[in-house]
Amino acid sequence: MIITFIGGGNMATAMIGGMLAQGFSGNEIHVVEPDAAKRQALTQQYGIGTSAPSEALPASTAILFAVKPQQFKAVTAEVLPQLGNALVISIAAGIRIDTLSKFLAGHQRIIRVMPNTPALVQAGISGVFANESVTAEDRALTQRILASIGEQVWVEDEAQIDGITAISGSGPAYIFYFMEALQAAARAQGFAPDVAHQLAYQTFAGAVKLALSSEDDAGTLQQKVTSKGGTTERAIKALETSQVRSTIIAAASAAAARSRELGEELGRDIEP
Ligand SMILES: NC(=O)C1=CN([C@@H]2O[C@H](COP(=O)(O)OP(=O)(O)OC[C@H]3O[C@@H](n4cnc5c(N)ncnc54)[C@H](O)[C@@H]3O)[C@@H](O)[C@H]2O)C=CC1
Ligand SMILES: O=C(O)[C@@H]1CCC=N1
Repeated sequence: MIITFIGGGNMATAMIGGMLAQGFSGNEIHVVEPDAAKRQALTQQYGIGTSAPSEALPASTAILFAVKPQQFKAVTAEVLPQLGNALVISIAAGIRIDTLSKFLAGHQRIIRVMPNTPALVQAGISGVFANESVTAEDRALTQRILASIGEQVWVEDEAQIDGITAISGSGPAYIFYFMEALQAAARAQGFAPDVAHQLAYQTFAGAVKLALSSEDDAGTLQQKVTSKGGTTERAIKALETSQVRSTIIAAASAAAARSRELGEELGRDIEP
């Protein structure tokens, strides 16, 4: 069995790192990537086969598209002559299965996945939608790939992938944004960069570990930190005054809207 990644960028690398750590072998994974430096890094770090887009693909059980949505039209045209009846898995934001199928001359065996970068440390979560043309084996292979990089949520309605993209696909960036801001706050309190980093990161790690192991929900845990008339209360009030909570909800909504918009843009891009 060979799973061929088309595109060896950030998300592909995260998935490959997780897959190799969880039982896939190097000779089951191949990457097509135009950037020679990235090809070399993938081979050196993971011992997997790589090739440039102009070269022949290995006979592949599944072809996993991991290029930017804007690159899809050109990339699918390159891959199409060698696609055969392989299972196609796409991780691209926004691109709907019907659009992908049209780019691939009516190919039907397609599964859409929205992973996230914590896949690299097997702590990812992926949303998955499969159309009716995929086989039980296709689903099982996809489940195995995704199980190797974290958790998975299968949806019955493809439109829900836009919501998953907005929450868990883009979500790590929101968390890193908050971590960076907390670090900046520590710097503003006069701490050296290394101490600011330690304070912010360990606070995140500790809070997440507590939340995952606690029977209390996040709201209750927040209240348990917040003493009446104390320091946290003052900070939460400042967050509420700046409408941070509703801004987070609006930010995710903007991401979902962009996912739908990408779908529309790419859908219009198909030759009549
Ligand atoms: N980065 C993330 O957190 C997530 C990304 N995604 C999706 O994954 C896809 C890839 O995103 P990233 O990895 O972040 O982008 P990236 O830019 O890091 O990777 C894309 C790779 O495709 C390569 N490429 C360009 N032309 C090619 C061709 N003709 N043949 C083969 N490879 C080619 C590029 O050189 C690059 O290495 C996107 O569609 C994105 O929506 C999905 C979930 C999360
Ligand atoms: O920003 C993006 O478009 C991709 C999809 C989800 C995370 N990164």
